[in-house]
Amino acid sequence: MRLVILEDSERVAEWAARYVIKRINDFQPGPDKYFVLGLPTGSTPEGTYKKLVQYHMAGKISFKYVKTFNMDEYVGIPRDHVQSYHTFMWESLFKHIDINPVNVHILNGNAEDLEQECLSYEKKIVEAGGIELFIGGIGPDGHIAFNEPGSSLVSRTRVKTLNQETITANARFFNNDISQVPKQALTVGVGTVMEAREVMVLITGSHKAYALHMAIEEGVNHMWTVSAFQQHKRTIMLCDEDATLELKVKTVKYFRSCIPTPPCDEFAETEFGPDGGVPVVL
Ligand SMILES: N[C@@H]1[C@@H](O)[C@H](O)[C@@H](COP(=O)(O)O)O[C@@H]1O
Repeated sequence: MRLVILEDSERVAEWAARYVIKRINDFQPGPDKYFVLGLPTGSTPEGTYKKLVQYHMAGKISFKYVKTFNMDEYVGIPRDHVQSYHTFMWESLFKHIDINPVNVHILNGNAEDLEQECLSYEKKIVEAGGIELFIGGIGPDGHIAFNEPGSSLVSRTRVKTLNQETITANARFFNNDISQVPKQALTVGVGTVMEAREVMVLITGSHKAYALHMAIEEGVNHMWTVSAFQQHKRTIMLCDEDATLELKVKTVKYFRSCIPTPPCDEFAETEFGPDGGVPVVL
């Protein structure tokens, strides 16, 4: 596992976007070789999506041969609801890039048979050849996707009941009215994400600092489901300084010393070089 610490959320967005672009371009996707990308929702990845759109418009990246699988979706709100994850993904990313809509996969929280929907999602991931890079975000309680505290660390895509902390955290998207927040969601499991060949988790803000501490400084723990990724062969935890507030000084020093992260100011202005402008971290 690597921890990449950048100054602020803007730098995190830039770095994450460049990393995605580099991975896709290095993969050299084509009609017989799609790059399979796992994607999160939430406010954390918004900046990354904005950068991806900008770089797409600047001709740095094409999504023509990319297939995507989203992490999760609420149960029971219309697909075109302003807060559905379908709407979020189309508005933030998909409608601005050259991805073929048939290659976009988002769980259907209105399926007649939700269990069947989850099983078929897992099947589609396998049929696509598995996920090359899964980007994730976490809640302040350390949940990844909607794998709430107490979820099995070998869980697969399934229906989850949201816990009170998540409902409260997400109320800000529903007019701060808890009663409007869906109480259930479909989500990939921790096991589903663990099978991705690489995982990059975005963590920004001091409200995620304790979760980052539990994710990387304590043991693997089903009450902090993101901690499972300590046991993944290729995990990058990408965070800003605010998110490191609960980490030990020695943890921060260690990870800073082993990653050739360029100074942030320079990085913000770095042109795409032969390595995509992204420091090699693994
Ligand atoms: N299901 C989503 C998660 O996938 C997301 O990571 C989390 C954090 O969201 P934010 O980035 O807005 O803090 O929110 C929800 O719970």
